[in-house]
Amino acid sequence: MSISQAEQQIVASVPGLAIVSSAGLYAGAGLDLLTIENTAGRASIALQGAHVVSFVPTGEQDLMWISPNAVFGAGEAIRGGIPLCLPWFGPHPEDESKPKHGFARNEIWSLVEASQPEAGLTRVTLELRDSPASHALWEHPFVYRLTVSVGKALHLDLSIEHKGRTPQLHSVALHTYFNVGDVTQAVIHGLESLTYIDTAQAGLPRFTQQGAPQLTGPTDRIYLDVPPRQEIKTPSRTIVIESADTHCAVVWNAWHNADKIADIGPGNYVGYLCVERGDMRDYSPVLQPGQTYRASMTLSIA
Ligand SMILES: O=P(O)(O)OC[C@H]1O[C@H](O)[C@H](O)[C@@H](O)[C@@H]1O
Repeated sequence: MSISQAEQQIVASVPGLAIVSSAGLYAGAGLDLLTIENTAGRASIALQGAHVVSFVPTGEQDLMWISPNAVFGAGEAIRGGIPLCLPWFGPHPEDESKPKHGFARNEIWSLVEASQPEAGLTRVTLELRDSPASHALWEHPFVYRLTVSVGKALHLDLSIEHKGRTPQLHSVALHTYFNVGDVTQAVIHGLESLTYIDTAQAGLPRFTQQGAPQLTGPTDRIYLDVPPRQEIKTPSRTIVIESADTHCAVVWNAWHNADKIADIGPGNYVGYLCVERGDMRDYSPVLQPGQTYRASMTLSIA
């Protein structure tokens, strides 16, 4: 573990917080996990990537899916939970040799604040600042902050402060893998009649969504002008996704293509459904020097 004294003090100051190693819990060499527990729920966040890997409201099943083949190792993106894709989503717009989905999910974030504003609600803030490692991929200085509130619902508040000297295009996703049991039985409400970009097809054609999407094969779509609320209905529960300040939702499941993705593996696609709120493509924000962009999302069980 490479936890600073300041982080240890923050953890010690709030009941129900701990930092533990993932070694033994998941495959791989192990990462530091911030664990949060109160009367309303519990969550785990890997400091690498400020990556939420688990959220369990009391009495419920985990809302997050983690691949049975996920690897928890230094610099490796974790397959499942909520990877933060920034400062670009998907391939880098000009240089495809750069890592997909930016670098924030691969870097170690710092715990900078924690509080318990009321019983059953715990709030933590993690921060990533530019460094020699980030400068190799992204020349601009920045401060990224993620505040996670854990209670009956999970609330994420991401801020991106662009400290560069020139306006800069960004794209962002809160790339959430939901634990749906059987993806073939999950129906997404709140995307009906919207335009989507089919990113699985060459030329990125656009279509209009007919009815509520229920996946039947490999799917990779960016829905545009998304209303604030979606619901994923499965035979056993309804997961609610709320985000009033983002404009897009990516819907992704690799289906049989996951046979070739080592950290998913044959057959395991069935357990997850990604509905990723964020801003990309038509809605990629251009941040001015000193400007701060925000994206928030709340997840709960109806
Ligand atoms: O394998 P990753 O880099 O984590 O990306 C996983 C997936 O993320 C998003 O959902 C993209 O739309 C997909 O095209 C991509 O395959």
